[in-house]
Amino acid sequence: MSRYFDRRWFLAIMTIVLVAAGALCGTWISRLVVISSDRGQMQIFADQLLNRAVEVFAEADKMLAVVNASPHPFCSDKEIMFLRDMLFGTKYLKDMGRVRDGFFHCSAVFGNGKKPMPLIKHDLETPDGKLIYANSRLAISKSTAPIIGIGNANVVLDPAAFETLKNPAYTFGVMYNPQGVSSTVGMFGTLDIGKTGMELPAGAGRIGDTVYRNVCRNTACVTVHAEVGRLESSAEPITSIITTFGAALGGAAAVILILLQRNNLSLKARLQHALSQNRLTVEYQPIVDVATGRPVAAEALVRWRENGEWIPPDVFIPVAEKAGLINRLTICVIDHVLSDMAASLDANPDFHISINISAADLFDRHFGALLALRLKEANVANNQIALEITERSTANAADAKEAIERLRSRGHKIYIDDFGTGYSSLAYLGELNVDGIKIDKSFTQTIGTSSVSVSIVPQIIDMARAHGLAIVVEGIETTAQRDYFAALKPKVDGQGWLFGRPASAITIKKALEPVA
Ligand SMILES: Nc1nc2c(ncn2[C@@H]2O[C@H](COP(=O)(O)O[C@H]3[C@@H](O)[C@H](n4cnc5c(=O)[nH]c(N)nc54)O[C@@H]3COP(=O)(O)O)[C@@H](O)[C@H]2O)c(=O)[nH]1
Repeated sequence: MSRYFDRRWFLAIMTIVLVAAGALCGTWISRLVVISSDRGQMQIFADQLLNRAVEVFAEADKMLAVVNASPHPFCSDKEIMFLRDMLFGTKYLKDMGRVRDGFFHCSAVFGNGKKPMPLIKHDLETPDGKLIYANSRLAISKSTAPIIGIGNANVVLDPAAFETLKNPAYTFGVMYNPQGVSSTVGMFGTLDIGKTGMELPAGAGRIGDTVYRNVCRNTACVTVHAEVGRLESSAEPITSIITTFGAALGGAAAVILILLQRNNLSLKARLQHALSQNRLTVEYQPIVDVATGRPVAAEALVRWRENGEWIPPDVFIPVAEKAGLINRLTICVIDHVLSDMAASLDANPDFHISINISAADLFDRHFGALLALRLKEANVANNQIALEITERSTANAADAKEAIERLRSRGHKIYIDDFGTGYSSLAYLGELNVDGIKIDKSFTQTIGTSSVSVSIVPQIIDMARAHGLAIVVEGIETTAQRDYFAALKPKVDGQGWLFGRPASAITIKKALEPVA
């Protein structure tokens, strides 16, 4: 994908996608935030309604008892006066009346009618004989109101009992819910909940585009609803801010990606430039017979210094591999090695230089011939240049085996570098027919520690020998590590800071000079 990063259309599409994704995430998050923060408000509102409902129904119950216990003759003038007195002291009642044998006879507001009126059908009768009317047309006016009756009394509840609590963000219903009755009677509210039978899933929740909260206490139940769309539009400023923030984050992610990629691209361009100007150099790290300390080889390690800054191979080698520059880089290293070391190699025929090659070199059919040509021109024997490949390069066994064979047939020894950090087994490497392994420094560093993997090192060494593989131990830094490997028979070779850090060709050449 990185090759698309220098195309404008790709950058534009990627930026648009990231900005849109950020905006969508922002909108989604803001909606969740709005709904969950509203839950608290909704709970407060539901509790206010429930407290009021409990008060209203308790007052109705109290006054029904008072009317039924009236000390005056039924519907006498004295009783009407008594009812009016009582009504005046109530908060949520509009009338209190007297009923008998299915007829309404008189009330505080209506007075004493000449002719009793038949009672309409109630919506619910409770086990204790209470008759509940959800919203009855009143005999005394054209308006409607909830009515509760028991014995020879009934009370008309104020339809505006919840008016002062109304909140435009919510719709609600208040229901009468006597004990022992499964059905409720909807008596107040802005919600169309029907007269009876409203089912109340407990607590709070969401059904489709509606969020709700249901609460009950004593004989009262309340349901509060809010439309999600309405909540969202009421929280529009916050939603816009979070959406914009999400889009900005998406945009920032796009910018960061582009900058990172540009940085990589510029590293690629700089490396290309350094290669064309032959500004890469090579250092050599000795590989010694651990038992004697005698140098038997050296590893060539590429170096790149630019504007006073060393850029580590770990950083630019992957860039070179991705950008298709690695073959040029390897040839550049080979040229340095030959110009630095040809004479020393000629003078020390048992000494060799190890060069790191990448998968692209290994599988390049012309690489072996190109290397041979350069070695011939420099008068260096092929067997004095060993090649190090990584386990990763050998993932495709058939191709790797063929490529390794091509190079070995020209006289080069092949080593598996950083052995143990990949997934290949020694049996697999035996099949590949490599000459040796370089045990990764992470294993070496377990020697002399209590780490459990210390036990793996002798196993690796035993198995490598069983497969006829030469062994180089990397990363020997301490005398304890050296002593451990020096004691092994047959001998192993080693490399590490204890024997010498990577240094200029002069240093390694000096080490090869015969001791006077
Ligand atoms: N394809 C190519 N890869 C190359 C080339 N030159 C180097 N490399 C690879 O880059 C990786 C990093 O190399 P470098 O930073 O040079 O590090 C090497 C040594 O400095 C380091 N080392 C050696 N001894 C010790 C030690 O005792 N302790 C310790 N902590 N580090 C030590 O190890 C690196 C050499 O490792 P290896 O190659 O595995 O033997 C590295 O993977 C190089 O392979 C190149 O020209 N081409």
